[in-house]
Amino acid sequence: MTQTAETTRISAPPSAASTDCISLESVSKIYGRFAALRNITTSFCTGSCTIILGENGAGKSTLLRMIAGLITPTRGRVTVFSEAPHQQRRRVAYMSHSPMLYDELTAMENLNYFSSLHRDGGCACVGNPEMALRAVGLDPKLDRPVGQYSQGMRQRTSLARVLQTDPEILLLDEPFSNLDAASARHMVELLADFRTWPVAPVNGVMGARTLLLTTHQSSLAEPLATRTLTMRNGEIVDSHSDSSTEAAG
Ligand SMILES: Nc1ncnc2c1ncn2[C@@H]1O[C@H](COP(=O)(O)OP(=O)(O)OP(=O)(O)O)[C@@H](O)[C@H]1O
Repeated sequence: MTQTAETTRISAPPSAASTDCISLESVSKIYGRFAALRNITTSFCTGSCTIILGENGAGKSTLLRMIAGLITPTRGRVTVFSEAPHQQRRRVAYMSHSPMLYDELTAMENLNYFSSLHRDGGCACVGNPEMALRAVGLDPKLDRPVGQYSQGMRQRTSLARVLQTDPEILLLDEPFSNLDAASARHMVELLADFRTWPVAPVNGVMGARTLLLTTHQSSLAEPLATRTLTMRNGEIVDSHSDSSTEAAG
């Protein structure tokens, strides 16, 4: 696994099936009397990279968490690889905007712990925390606890944590928040690289890595995007696709 030298627009691998891996049909999420998501119908193409934009409270995190199977719709239906999200958790990774790491452990200890919760096989990083840390540019031998890391280092440790599960679908909530310009660019390069990782065929169909990320910094993620989706008040109010890679959603 190497870092890409540049972050020009990256298309889905030609072998990737132009099928949808995520589908939402008339999905709403209601908290009390408040609708965090309102009647959303959309789908996400295998191999695509979608940037989800929107003001605070628009429903972006709720959408990602629902696709990750962490919350369920109040109404409507979400499917991931044609099944309920919780049935496909092994193929999906979600990175929250708050790093879910143990501050008192080193990066290596964190990854070792989380890797023990996941399967073996798949990409070279799986079950290999050292390789995952090197992939994100961190020294696996660093013996300081994560609590002493800079924000950028914590973000990269979080990314290594989810990458080592070899996800086909990667859901990232605000991956650039609190990063300086250089660290954010590095994060974009890492994600561009992730999109090129091969996926083992499933039922004879060649796979591809699918990425969904929320951000308030659209210009940073733009080189990665095959689709840009804007949310407001729990609804999708705009969706632009790169027509060379996928149909408009
Ligand atoms: N568990 C919950 N209980 C009640 N309301 C919730 C819950 N989770 C989210 N909400 C509300 O749903 C709305 C959408 O929240 P969400 O976190 O999805 O927004 P967001 O677009 O990700 O915002 P931000 O950019 O600030 O992260 C917000 O008004 C939020 O307060």
